[in-house]
Amino acid sequence: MFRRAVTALCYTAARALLALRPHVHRHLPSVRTAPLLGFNLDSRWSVTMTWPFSSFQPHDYSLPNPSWSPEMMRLYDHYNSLCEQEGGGKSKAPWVRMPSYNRLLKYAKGGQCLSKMVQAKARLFTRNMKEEGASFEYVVFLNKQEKMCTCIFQAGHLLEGPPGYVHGGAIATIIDTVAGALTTYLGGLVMTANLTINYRSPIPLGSVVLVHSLLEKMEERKILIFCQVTSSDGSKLHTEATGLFLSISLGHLIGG
Ligand SMILES: CCCCCCCC(=O)SCCNC(=O)CCNC(=O)[C@H](O)C(C)(C)COP(=O)(O)OP(=O)(O)OC[C@H]1O[C@@H](n2cnc3c(N)ncnc32)[C@H](O)[C@@H]1OP(=O)(O)O
Repeated sequence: MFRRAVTALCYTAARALLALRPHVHRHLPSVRTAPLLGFNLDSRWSVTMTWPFSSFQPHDYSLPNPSWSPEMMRLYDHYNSLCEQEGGGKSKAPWVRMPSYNRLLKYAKGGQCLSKMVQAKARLFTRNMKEEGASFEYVVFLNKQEKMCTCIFQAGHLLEGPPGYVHGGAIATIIDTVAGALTTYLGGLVMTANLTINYRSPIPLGSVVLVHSLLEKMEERKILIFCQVTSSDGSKLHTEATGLFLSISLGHLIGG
């Protein structure tokens, strides 16, 4: 009985997690979790990014706030103009803005229980700073055709490493986040197995940079991603990285 209840919860949460992906209308790979937990998800299942849960609409942190600099806003407007517009019918625009919330599970139908099982107080650490602009301000745009993501990232004053510059761990975090968003779109549930980073030039604190993430190779469960962090005009290379992500089962997350 308990097993069946957990299975049902996991099923709902898996659907909810996948539904978090924005404007995805494509044939999804079957979810590895399904056979493990004793049910089947239709591999031809099509997903639409309307908020699938309750009437409560959580705060979307990828939308502009007053801390965003004019350069951040300029780039946001640029990429936004390349996106499918809401209510604009079947646009052929290849870009979509990826919404971003401070928790993945709490607001999902059935996910609330799973969230308690995983960890009731869990929060996405890039999205839980009270002061706007103090740490990670970012928005990720996905190009479905090119299988790439571009993130506009403004690094706040709490991300200092060397005086006046962004901490290497914070740079790794944003790279992992952007590459993770791309691989989640491509492969469902994933985890970073390996991240190799070359820091080429420091990122001034408070500046706006672009984080580009591109699919290199996809082989069964393995997804290889190439990343570059550049200045906002693309003239300066700050960081280069490669990441290996592995598709995992939901069971892997809950200790199965
Ligand atoms: C929206 C927000 C997005 C945020 C994204 C953030 C993403 C993250 O940060 S995830 C957190 C950090 N990552 C982790 O904690 C992962 C910890 N590691 C693990 O859980 C496991 O090692 C995991 C899942 C990566 C792989 O384990 P498992 O599924 O058992 O794979 P395993 O069978 O060992 O290996 C599968 C294949 O991958 C290869 N592989 C596994 N790990 C590595 C590695 N580190 N380097 C190279 N190859 C590897 C294996 O060699 C094997 O290859 P082959 O099939 O050719 O023999």
